[in-house]
Amino acid sequence: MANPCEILTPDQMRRVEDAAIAGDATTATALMEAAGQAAAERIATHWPDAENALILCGSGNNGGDGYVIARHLAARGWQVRVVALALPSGPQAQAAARAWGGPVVPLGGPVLAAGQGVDICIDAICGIGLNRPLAADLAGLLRAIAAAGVPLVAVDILSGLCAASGRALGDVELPAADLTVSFHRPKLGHVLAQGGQLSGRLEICDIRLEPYQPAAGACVTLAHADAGVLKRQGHKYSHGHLLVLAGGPGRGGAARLAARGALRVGAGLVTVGCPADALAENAARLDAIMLRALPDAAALTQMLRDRRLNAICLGPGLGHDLARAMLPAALAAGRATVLDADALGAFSETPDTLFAALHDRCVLTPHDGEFARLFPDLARRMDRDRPGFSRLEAARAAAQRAGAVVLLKGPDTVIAAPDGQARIAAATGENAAPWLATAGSGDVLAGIIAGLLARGQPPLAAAASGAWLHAEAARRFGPGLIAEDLPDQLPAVFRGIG
Ligand SMILES: NC(=O)C1=CN([C@@H]2O[C@H](COP(=O)(O)OP(=O)(O)OC[C@H]3O[C@@H](n4cnc5c(N)ncnc54)[C@H](O)[C@@H]3O)[C@@H](O)[C@H]2O)[C@@H](O)CC1
Ligand SMILES: [K+]
Repeated sequence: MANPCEILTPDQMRRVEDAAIAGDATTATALMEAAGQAAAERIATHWPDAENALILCGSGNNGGDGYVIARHLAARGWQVRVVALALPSGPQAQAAARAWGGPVVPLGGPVLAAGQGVDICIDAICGIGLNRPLAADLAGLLRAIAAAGVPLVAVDILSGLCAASGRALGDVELPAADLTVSFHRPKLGHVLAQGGQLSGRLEICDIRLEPYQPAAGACVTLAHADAGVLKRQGHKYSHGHLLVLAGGPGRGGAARLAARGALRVGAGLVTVGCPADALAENAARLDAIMLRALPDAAALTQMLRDRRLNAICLGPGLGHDLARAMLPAALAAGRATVLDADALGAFSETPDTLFAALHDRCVLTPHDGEFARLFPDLARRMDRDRPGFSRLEAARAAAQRAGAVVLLKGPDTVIAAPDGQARIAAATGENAAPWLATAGSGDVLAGIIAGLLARGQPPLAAAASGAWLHAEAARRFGPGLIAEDLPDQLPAVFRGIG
């Protein structure tokens, strides 16, 4: 999938379509024909030896796409069995059903038996118009077909999966599609929550719609690393100087991991600042990274008089007491700052104190637990209003409240800025890294983002590139990964984005 790539909500997709039709650029019938034809081509390309398809058509335009696919596959010589779950309701779907002209059978007992003789099952039950949970018998049918080893192709999006949130509507268990063929742009439901895994391979077909220009505050794209920006060479001072605050004796591992991540993304200089009694321990384990004793907030304020010190990483291994003591001085200096781990945990009881101190060059990197303690109402809404209030919406609301970029970690890491711009670093497809859930991995991520801030990247870009680089490093390393491996994998990642 091309990067950067806009990811649309179902409403935005409808607006694109409406604008194209209103502007006489196309017609609803032409769009459905283009969608169905493109889907049939993809299916035939992926399964060149298949010749027998079962197509499940719903009552809306997703079902209409199904009839168009039926016609194109039949024209290629395939045996096509179309099952109509309900009569087509709209004019385009009705026209597509008429143009198909072949037999249509209603859903019933024989369908399962019919499913046994088919090479491919095509799910055109419903797409972005899903408005109720998929019925249990239909979900069961899809599961049975997938369990029988018949490849499942979802048209636009797997039926039952909410295109806005990537969660299944209701309490139904959906099987994963092998292939999802969608149109114009990916939708949020393909990458958020379960969407990545349930969509299988995602292919986006061009159906000749005009490029969509979302308002700045509505724009969501996939996180990616801007290779041009990252590769620019220069003197080490022109690449910034990052201060990573570390905790007392025995707690420095997290800060050292962060510092190493920062150095590997090209921060010019990295200094670890720690209490005096932790100096010896850190000195024994650091080479390219400088070390300074920072006994208290006054010493920190003094150190930050050096304007070349342009970014701060605050939290990994710091301890709650030290985080509370150092945070005001760190933030008062107005430097680009990553707040992670203890810098978030220390304010679970008093999030407003934290929010009051933040400024617009801050990036917060909570995992779900830290997020729920800082933004309990948003976490409850995510649970209660599922699937309407997605992780993306929660991160956006949090960023607005905090006045800072919020990166909510998870298999679908979402990153939002206070103005509503957002990025998704989905753990699917080309950049999947399920083994990132290893101790210390978050510390490296905080350091990578802080290093990119030191290099002068704006907060949203630093968080998005950092999340991508981190996941890509893990993907390249593969199973067996521990956090220490992540920074050392970064040079190979940079070579790869040449
Ligand atoms: N937006 C676009 O630009 C295009 C849309 N197309 C297709 O049109 C679809 C959207 O069409 P519609 O707005 O008609 O909506 P859908 O066809 O996605 O879904 C709505 C229909 O499905 C039924 N339905 C809703 N939930 C259901 C459930 N749980 N179980 C069974 N039936 C259910 C509804 O009663 C309604 O008839 C897209 O997903 C895509 O496949 C394409 O034809 C081409 C272009
Ligand atoms: K579908």
